[in-house]
Amino acid sequence: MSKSDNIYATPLEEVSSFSFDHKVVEVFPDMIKRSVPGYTAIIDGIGQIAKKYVHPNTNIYDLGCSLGAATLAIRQSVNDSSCKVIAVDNSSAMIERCRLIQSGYNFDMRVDVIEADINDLTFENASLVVLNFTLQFLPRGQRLQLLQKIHQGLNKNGVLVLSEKLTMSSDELDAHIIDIHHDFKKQNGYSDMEIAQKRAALENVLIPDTREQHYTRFQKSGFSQYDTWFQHYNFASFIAVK
Ligand SMILES: C[S@@+](CC[C@H](N)C(=O)[O-])C[C@H]1O[C@@H](n2cnc3c(N)ncnc32)[C@H](O)[C@@H]1O
Ligand SMILES: O=C(O)C(=O)C[C@]1(C(=O)O)C=C[C@@H](O)C=C1
Repeated sequence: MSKSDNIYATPLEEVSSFSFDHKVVEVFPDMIKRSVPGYTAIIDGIGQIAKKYVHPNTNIYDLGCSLGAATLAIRQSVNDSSCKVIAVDNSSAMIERCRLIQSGYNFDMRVDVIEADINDLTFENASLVVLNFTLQFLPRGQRLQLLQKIHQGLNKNGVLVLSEKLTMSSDELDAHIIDIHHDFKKQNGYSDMEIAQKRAALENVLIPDTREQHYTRFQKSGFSQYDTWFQHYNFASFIAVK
């Protein structure tokens, strides 16, 4: 069981930018479940999507894997020894803990846990690529190129699963949905101060796009079909097929 998240529970003189450091690693499973509506359903859904789209002798990429929750769901649901998951994150603290967690499971499906910037990867023979709440942390200028590289590395009919926090289509709706998301956090035990300090820490770090921006990017990257397979408030997951 992971420790409960109280990182922003005391008033901070200055809120520094959010980073995936040792402190966050310690509380991450608790933090993400209490912060992202539908997180567990999305992880389960990624396992089901993998069952449908992963073919023998192919690679699966989990980009910005954190502790490898999506990787575990895929290993568990597909568990084919001819396939390999490549789980990548650029936080050394996350990667160290992810290796420990993944080595505790004895599945037939192998996993390589790699510390790297996902912009520096080349993708090959991929049946499934997962970006589960990762693209939103990349500068906007890097996003299209990454999706183009992913599209290139996917096999025919291979899929990208992209989960993101969204900006709503109008300012008013966006403000209201953000309030509703903050109520969700309150229901999960976060105080107003914790919510406000986390919001300040994520400013200019987590930069959400609209659904339209994501759809345009899928199209520009060459994906032939794409849609939203999950949404809870302003958190959505898309599926895009090569
Ligand atoms: C919200 S977490 C992802 C959660 C995880 N995918 C899951 O399903 O539990 C975002 C992760 O992306 C990683 N990340 C952000 N930018 C990255 C980059 N350029 N290269 C690799 N990893 C990156 C962070 O270190 C962090 O672990
Ligand atoms: O948007 C927020 O308020 C969040 O806390 C979201 C979010 C995310 O989507 O990745 C941000 C950082 C943490 O990794 C957990 C959740």
